[in-house]
Amino acid sequence: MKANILIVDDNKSVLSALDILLAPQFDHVKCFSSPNQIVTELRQRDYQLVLLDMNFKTGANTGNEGIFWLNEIKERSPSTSVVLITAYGDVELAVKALKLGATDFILKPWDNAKLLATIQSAIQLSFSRNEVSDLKQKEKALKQAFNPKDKYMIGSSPELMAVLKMVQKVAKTDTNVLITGENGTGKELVAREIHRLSKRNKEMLVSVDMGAVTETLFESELFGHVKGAFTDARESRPGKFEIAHKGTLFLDEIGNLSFHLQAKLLAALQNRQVTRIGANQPMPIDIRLITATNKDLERMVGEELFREDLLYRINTIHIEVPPLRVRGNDILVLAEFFLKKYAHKYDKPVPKLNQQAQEMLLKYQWPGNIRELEHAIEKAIILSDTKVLKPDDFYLRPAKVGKGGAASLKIEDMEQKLIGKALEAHPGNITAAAAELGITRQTLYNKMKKYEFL
Ligand SMILES: Nc1ncnc2c1ncn2[C@@H]1O[C@H](COP(=O)(O)OP(=O)(O)OP(=O)(O)O)[C@@H](O)[C@H]1O
Repeated sequence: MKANILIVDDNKSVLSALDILLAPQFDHVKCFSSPNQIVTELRQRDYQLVLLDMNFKTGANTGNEGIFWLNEIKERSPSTSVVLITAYGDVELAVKALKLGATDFILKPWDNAKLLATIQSAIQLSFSRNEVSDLKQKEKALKQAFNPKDKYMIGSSPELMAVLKMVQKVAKTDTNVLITGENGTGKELVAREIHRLSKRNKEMLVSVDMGAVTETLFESELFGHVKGAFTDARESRPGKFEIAHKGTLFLDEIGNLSFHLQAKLLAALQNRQVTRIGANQPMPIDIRLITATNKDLERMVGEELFREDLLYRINTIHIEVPPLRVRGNDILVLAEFFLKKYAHKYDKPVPKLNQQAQEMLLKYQWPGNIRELEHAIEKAIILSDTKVLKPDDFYLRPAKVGKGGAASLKIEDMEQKLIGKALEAHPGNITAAAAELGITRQTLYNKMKKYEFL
């Protein structure tokens, strides 16, 4: 049977009798005559069962030491079953131990067939506990996946319709999809829509923000770990790949992944299997991969910042989500939607937009796209108490209103846009923004005055 058993008893003849009986039948049987080694051993391996003596000191029969070690085991490894060995058959002690989490009790001298049956069911119980713990992890991820962000895409512009048509086509297939577009354009929503319309929709879409995964946590987060693989790994945990098995894995901000980690990701995608840290068995993984980025990955490949082989693996289908400023009337449709949403949230009547406010929203460049529009509307609802919203009720940076209307290509407009982006990327840090733009602080100040950022 595939199981790891730890036997702890200070009576050497008991140890060797149990070893002779169990070693041929189970994967790994380890014997210790002192309980002091239990903690170290539990850190190193996943044990399904500990057979534990109740009385370690000669002559002691209170069972207190056994109870102490039972607690230690349960605290460190909740899924491990503990079966206690005692020569005294003390019922009260047995009840106490069972209440504290022992799975069963055996009396010395034992009957081999009965002992084996007890051991097998204790091991089964441990496996089920582990399954439950894995399911709980899945459930947690599921709850996160079904957050309020899970809603349909609003808008009717030809630009958005083209995206949705593409979404419908690729959703039926299992191909990898790369979604690009500026921040806040709805890339994650597109990913969710593909999953929702796919045959994998009974399973989960598991989303990972690659920009937020640290170098050290990358492997554990994506591939999982077994107990004891590193300090703090008190329980075995599945990685996002495993949780997404049979469903969709959405890797957001893929362009932020370091070159070194890109190789690890590529290996998992190529082999279609992952190995939890500390485990020796790889697990086959069946996922549809969707990635997203606001970066130009082709350019990054040219600059040797992104692996070409990884790009070819992830971009079988490429969907570009257009910025809000080119989606025309969608701006007003979305504005209406957010007006209703936030009026409801803040318990206010739904206001209307007057003509000038509508024109202003249509002309604005929306560098933060739909996310920025949503925040602008929420702020207007919170701060105003009128039934009709005017331009003054919105707190948009005037410098960002495109003089030439949407998608202007005038050099001045582009410069103004770049400055806006740099300031947004480095809030409150003019030096960093100037460095990113490749100009001096003073030049940046002058330009900020010119474009009314100050
Ligand atoms: N068409 C749409 N209809 C309704 N809400 C939308 C639409 N597109 C985007 N949103 C909303 O705008 C916000 C930003 O969308 P999302 O997170 O999908 O953008 P993103 O492109 O993935 O952003 P980032 O690049 O910053 O991760 C979300 O709150 C989302 O629900």
